[in-house]
Amino acid sequence: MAAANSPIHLKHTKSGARCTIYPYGAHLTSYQTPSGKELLFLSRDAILDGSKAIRGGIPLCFPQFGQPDKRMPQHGFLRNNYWSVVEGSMFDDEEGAGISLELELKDALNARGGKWDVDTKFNAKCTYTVKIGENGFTTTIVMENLGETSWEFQVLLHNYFLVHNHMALNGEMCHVHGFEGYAVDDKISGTNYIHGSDPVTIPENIIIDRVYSPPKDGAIDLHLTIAAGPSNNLSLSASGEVDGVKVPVSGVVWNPHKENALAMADFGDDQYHDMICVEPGMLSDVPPLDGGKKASFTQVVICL
Ligand SMILES: O=P(O)(O)OC[C@H]1O[C@H](O)[C@H](O)[C@@H](O)[C@@H]1O
Repeated sequence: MAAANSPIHLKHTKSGARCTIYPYGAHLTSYQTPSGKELLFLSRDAILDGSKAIRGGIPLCFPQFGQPDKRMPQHGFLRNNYWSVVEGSMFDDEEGAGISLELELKDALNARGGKWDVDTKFNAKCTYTVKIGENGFTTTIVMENLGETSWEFQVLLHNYFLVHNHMALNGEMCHVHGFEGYAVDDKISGTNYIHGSDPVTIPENIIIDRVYSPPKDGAIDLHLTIAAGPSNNLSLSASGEVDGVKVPVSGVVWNPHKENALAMADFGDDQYHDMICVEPGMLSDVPPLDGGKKASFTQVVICL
């Protein structure tokens, strides 16, 4: 019998692009271009047996990002539960290949807490769709309120991008453009400021852990370009809506640096040189989702 967390491998026949998804967390751990270039970082010490959230790839964060509600685990419960493949959802056509997985709240056995504990009045279903093509991938998460009680939520796609040639701390080779004018909440220094026109780079000596929120009268969707080492340039666009109404998209940039890398058992001690997390999410000014309604959040990652 196949192990419960046997990976699903997809190939887009026409282009040769490939990806790998684990049912535990509906976790995309690899996307490779037709020429074999990997875009996602997966820790060499990642635990893949369904006993812990996978370190790397794209963990899904919902109904909270971080731990604003301390009674609920950090980043919520999606990354700690087994998802089911939606029957008949797998496809492989001219344009791309893909699959959808779903998780209903009643089947989310792990990592619940706070208002979302097992006795909650809330009800929900999440459906996650991954599509791959010649130049990149698209991931979409749809949240559905199956109950009558409205709920508040945050959602975020916690991308770990692979930085080629160990150059994550080299600002010339690894940087993010597109946060000009965004309000920064720097969780490490505890400061708040408006980001200028410089690209975001990982500081040499310290963890970077920052939330970038769009200006109130500015961009709703997020559009970034990411240099992830020599000749590995990506564009990332993300947009979201709640019951048909667009919601502003924030972005988080994180790298654990040496100290935090050493503290994480499932992260290689030196691998902070090999990754940058650039994570789009609906984090603030998200209206509650009413019974019977849907919210959705999509990102498109393209290899430039
Ligand atoms: O260790 P995890 O729970 O997976 O979280 C990893 C990281 O996720 C985000 O990027 C947060 O901003 C960080 O504060 C956190 O350390």
